[in-house]
Amino acid sequence: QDIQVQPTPRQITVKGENMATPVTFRLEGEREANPRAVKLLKTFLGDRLSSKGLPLYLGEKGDRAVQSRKRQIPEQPEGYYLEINPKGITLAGNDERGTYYAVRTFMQLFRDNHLPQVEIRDYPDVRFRGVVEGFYGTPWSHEARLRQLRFYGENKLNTYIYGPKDDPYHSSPNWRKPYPAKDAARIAELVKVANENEVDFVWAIHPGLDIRWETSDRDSLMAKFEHMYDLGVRSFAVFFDDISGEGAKADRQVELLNYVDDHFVRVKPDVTPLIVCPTEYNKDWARPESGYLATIGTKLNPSVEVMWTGDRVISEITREGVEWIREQIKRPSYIWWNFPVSDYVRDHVLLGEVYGNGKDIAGSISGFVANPMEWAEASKLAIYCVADYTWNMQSYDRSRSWHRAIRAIMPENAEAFTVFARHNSDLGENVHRFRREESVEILPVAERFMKGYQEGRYDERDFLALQEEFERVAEAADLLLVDNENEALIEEITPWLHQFKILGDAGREALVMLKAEERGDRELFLRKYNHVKALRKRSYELERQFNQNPYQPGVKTGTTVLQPLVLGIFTEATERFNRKNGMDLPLLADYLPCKLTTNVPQLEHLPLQVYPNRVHLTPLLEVVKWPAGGYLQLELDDLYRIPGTRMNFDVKGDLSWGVMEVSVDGENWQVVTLTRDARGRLNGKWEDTPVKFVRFTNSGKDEQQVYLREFYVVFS
Ligand SMILES: CCCCNC1=N[C@@H]2[C@@H](O)[C@H](O)[C@@H](CO)O[C@@H]2S1
Repeated sequence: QDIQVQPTPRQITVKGENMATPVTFRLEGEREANPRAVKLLKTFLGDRLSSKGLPLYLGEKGDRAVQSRKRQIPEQPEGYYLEINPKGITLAGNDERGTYYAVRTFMQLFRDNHLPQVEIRDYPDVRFRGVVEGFYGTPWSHEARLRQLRFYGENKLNTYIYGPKDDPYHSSPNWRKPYPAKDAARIAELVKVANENEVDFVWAIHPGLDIRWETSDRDSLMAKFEHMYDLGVRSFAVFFDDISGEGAKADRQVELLNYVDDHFVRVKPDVTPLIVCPTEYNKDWARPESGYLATIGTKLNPSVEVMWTGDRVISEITREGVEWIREQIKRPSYIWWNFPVSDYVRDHVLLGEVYGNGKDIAGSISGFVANPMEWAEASKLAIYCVADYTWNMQSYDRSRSWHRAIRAIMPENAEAFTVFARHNSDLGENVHRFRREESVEILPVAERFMKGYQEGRYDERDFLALQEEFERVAEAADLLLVDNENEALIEEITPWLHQFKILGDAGREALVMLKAEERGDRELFLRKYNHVKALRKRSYELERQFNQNPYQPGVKTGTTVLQPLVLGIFTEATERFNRKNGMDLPLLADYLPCKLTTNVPQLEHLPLQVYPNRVHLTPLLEVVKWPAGGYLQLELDDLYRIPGTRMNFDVKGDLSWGVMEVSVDGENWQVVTLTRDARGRLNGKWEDTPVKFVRFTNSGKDEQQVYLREFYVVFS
């Protein structure tokens, strides 16, 4: 029979027909076994527990209750042996966590009326598996974190790293200070719930923005770790990512890390290995000449785990990539995988499959933690799949895992959520150029149909398939908007559900427009034309109402296939109608094109946010290395005055290296006077003759390291 266990066990042997589930179980071994496993099992079995009934042997290797099965238990960390047969049940761990996992598997096999007769030998591929709350944006709420920890217990994930960039007590300015009482109590509660779910709660500190390499700051960091230890934290990390200047020096970092390792981590009896985020944390940024990674590799205590995001900030993890970094840091890397994090594409939700990582990397990594979206519940889809992948890579099946994840998260509306997730998985154009598949099933139909429509003949079956898809989109949105099985999830994705409903309606109406135009039914065409334009306007209003953030404000859905399809059908049908009826109905408004050219590598693919009278550069979260002579140029589509430009590089020091110029023809340039305001932002304007080009150049002789917090041009 098809036995489904999450994550997929390494070895299941069916030993016979299903057996009737005993009415009661006699638990053996509870005094010696892992107390968290005992508690979980007793809670699960409830009144089925009695001094009579089928014996259930629970314990770790070496415990008396599971002595007879000792040789069957895998010797890998967190491994377990599970046996169910009419003579008895054995749940035996190689260690305490293994026993806990055996109980978790047993709970999935349990049915009120039958149990499978099986033997399972199981253990994880990757030592440390889980999530790093390491994104920019609104940190998860306390309740969301508690739900996450329970979810990790259910999915055999053993690590949660607390490192939200926007928590001032994790990062600057308050990393030196203890948490206020209320926050401290919440951390203590998280640690407690983490322990109950056999999850290591790793508390990370991010001191690099303003750390001074003196004993006072070293002592501050030690004191903060002691404070966290008193709250129950037993796992610690130091993040040196996304910083520049003093804090980025390798030998200083190593000196501090080794000190913390020697005088804190290794002197405490129960603290797990220290984890560090290096400043050069991906291959794209690694500078062999800087010797940074070499210093880490040769001087950092071997017991310290070193995190790595792969070949780029956002990248798929390959065998070649992890073997390269292993050479550099002289130890397996601890992967920080930047998916499904969306803090650089905040108008998108990423609900697609987890794919692209090698299945042959287990031997070269010590950990694999996913950096999620600020939408905690929505992130569970990917986290579920990461749990399956990191536990048993060889058997990982991206589609099977994704469908199971949907059923686990939205059992009552799995179908609707599948439709929604299929069309909300790609990121759109983004600075990291990381893309994901989207609308995979309907894509060939959409392409074939649009080609046929433009060439004057399409297959009616394709038309009907698209009509069906848009109907399912509209249905799914409404079903999910009223779903109450996971209200926290629906609350997170509601803006996207409203947008999704509009998309479904617009798609259906555009198809009616198409038929009306073909039949020459002017009245119907005009009705549907107006309806689609109204839907488009509502969509824009949603964009300005929800999810307003300084990076990618708004709410995007179906951006890779369905939205372009609706626009394509609408445009083609309207153009035909205009030609046949000598009319000039306007097409859908899309703001003016504006072209960015630059020779600054990190800005090459920077998307622009274009509004009726403003162009925004998407701000960057990482440090931008702006070379001498590096320029960034905007070309507008016409001549405009520039009533205002604003740049915020978050630089305290000298900015005289920066020059802004405007031009009519891209050849002759005039300098724009820039003034620096109280917040360190550069403001300028150009009220003279209208211009077409605006550019900003590092006219100094040195590379500048800045943050691109804000850069926009207003024109009129
Ligand atoms: C080696 C691990 C260090 C990774 N540090 C990172 N910091 C940033 C994160 O806060 C962001 O969420 C992530 C995605 O934008 O990019 C980078 S990845």
